[in-house]
Amino acid sequence: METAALLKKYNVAAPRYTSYPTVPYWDNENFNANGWLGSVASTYATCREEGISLYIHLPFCESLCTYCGCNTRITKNHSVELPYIAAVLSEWRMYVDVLREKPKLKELHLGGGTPTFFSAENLGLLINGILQNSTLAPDAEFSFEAHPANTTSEHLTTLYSLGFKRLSLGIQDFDPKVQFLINRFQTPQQVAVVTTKAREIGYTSVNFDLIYGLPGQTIPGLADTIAAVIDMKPDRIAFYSYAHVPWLKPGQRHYTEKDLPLADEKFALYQLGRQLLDAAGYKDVGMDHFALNSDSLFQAMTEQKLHRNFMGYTNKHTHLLIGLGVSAISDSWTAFAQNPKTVEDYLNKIEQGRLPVEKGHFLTGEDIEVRKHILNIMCKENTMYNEGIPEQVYGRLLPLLRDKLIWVTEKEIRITTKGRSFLRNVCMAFDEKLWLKQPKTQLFSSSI
Ligand SMILES: C=Cc1c2[nH]c(c1C)Cc1[nH]c(c(CCC(=O)O)c1C)Cc1[nH]c(c(C)c1CCC(=O)O)Cc1[nH]c(c(C)c1C=C)C2
Ligand SMILES: C[C@H]1O[C@@H](n2cnc3c(N)ncnc32)[C@H](O)[C@@H]1O
Ligand code: MET
Ligand code: SF4
Repeated sequence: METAALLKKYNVAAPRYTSYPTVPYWDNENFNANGWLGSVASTYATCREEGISLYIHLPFCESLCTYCGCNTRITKNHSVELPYIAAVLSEWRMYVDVLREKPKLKELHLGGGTPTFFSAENLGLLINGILQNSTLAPDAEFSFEAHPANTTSEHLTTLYSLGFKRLSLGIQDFDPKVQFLINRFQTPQQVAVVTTKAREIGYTSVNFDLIYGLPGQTIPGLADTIAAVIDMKPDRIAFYSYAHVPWLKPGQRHYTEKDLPLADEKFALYQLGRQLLDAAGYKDVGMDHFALNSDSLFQAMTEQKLHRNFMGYTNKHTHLLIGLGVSAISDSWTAFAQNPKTVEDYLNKIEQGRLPVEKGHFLTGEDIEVRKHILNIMCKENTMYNEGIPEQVYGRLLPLLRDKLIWVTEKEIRITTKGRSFLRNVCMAFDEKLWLKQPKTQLFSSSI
């Protein structure tokens, strides 16, 4: 089948599979905080030597980028910083109490929102507060997300001195017409200054985030953006498909659907991006992510050691991820939990001395099996059923097989080169919950 026809056929609403079950399918009714803490304690017992992952969500931004799909709070009032930090540190102490010792950190990521909204000094208070109640794995990896327009030398030096070696800069697109439509501004010069400074200080990995499918985006405009990006030689590049979900993110109504590229135009943008990145030495490592072959993520992929969690792809796989802060999701491998989505609800829970988990899911044996297959497809591009591929799954895979997006043997499913652009569609074949109950309204963004 022609690419254009494949696109039409497979461009359906599809989850991004940062978790299985996906958030809309969690069984929140049967979830409770005590059971959650029980699962944290028992998983911790299996990984305390190796270490755990910590994610801290810092939701504040000074202005709203209208395309944004993240959980944010827009404010120019910086007095929000200290109370928020105090709450996050209280939440961390609640977990440390449950673990009954200072846990070993293998991975720490600051996401947002905009971590660099906070002053360098306040970020120092936050990280020192966390470190007082933890120990460090020898290979610990600390990373943060940074906005090029407000990241200062002070941010970079302070965080480096606390152990951060990786940062990720939001770029999205350099085209002024696109930037105007998405209300987000930064020049290549600003990005170059932050990148050069970070490398001088000693940061070993710089990631840039780009998006295709944004309003007003054109082939020549994206080619210019990617040329400017390649010039700065980031170690990693995330090249995301724009997720248009205006029913969840009303900011996306600031432009109209007429401003958005059509499905085949969006795929042309994606193909252009892939080609230019490939020609510049960036190899794809799982869905949306590219890395130079000198980067540890690329090496993890070739060694089949890649893992995917709510923070994206990682080579530091742990079975326990604790998420602190507003809307943060935690993962004990046998359960998920999510914090309240508004700053007020989060701070209130903490003030009452309660663990602020609001929603969650305890995984059944079947959930864990499905989860493993989806992770295998996302991270290794193949998966195995020792007992043979179940008939139902096979049936759902047939159209993908006929279109040569996968090949299968009796026990194994493998993604073809052509299939790499359709990973979300392949994962849907394993998603028992989705087939059991098809959504009545659109929950997910389109897969391409
Ligand atoms: C830094 C910001 C984050 C981005 N994604 C996440 C964070 C913290 C994590 C995340 N993304 C989604 C979920 C829900 C869980 C799931 O469905 O598996 C979580 C915890 C899914 C999601 N991401 C975006 C949307 C619109 C959705 C929901 C619907 C869907 O699955 O399509 C948009 C989006 N946010 C981020 C990215 C990179 C992205 C799209 C490429 C950042
Ligand atoms: C953390 C990263 O998430 C990406 N991001 C944020 N919102 C969206 C969206 N609606 N669609 C695709 N990617 C998005 C940006 O690239 C940001 O830098
Ligand atoms: N807020 C930062 C930016 O937009 C980091 C990525 S988006 C969560 O640049
Ligand atoms: S893209 Fe980054 S800076 Fe823009 S609103 Fe979203 S989190 Fe904030």
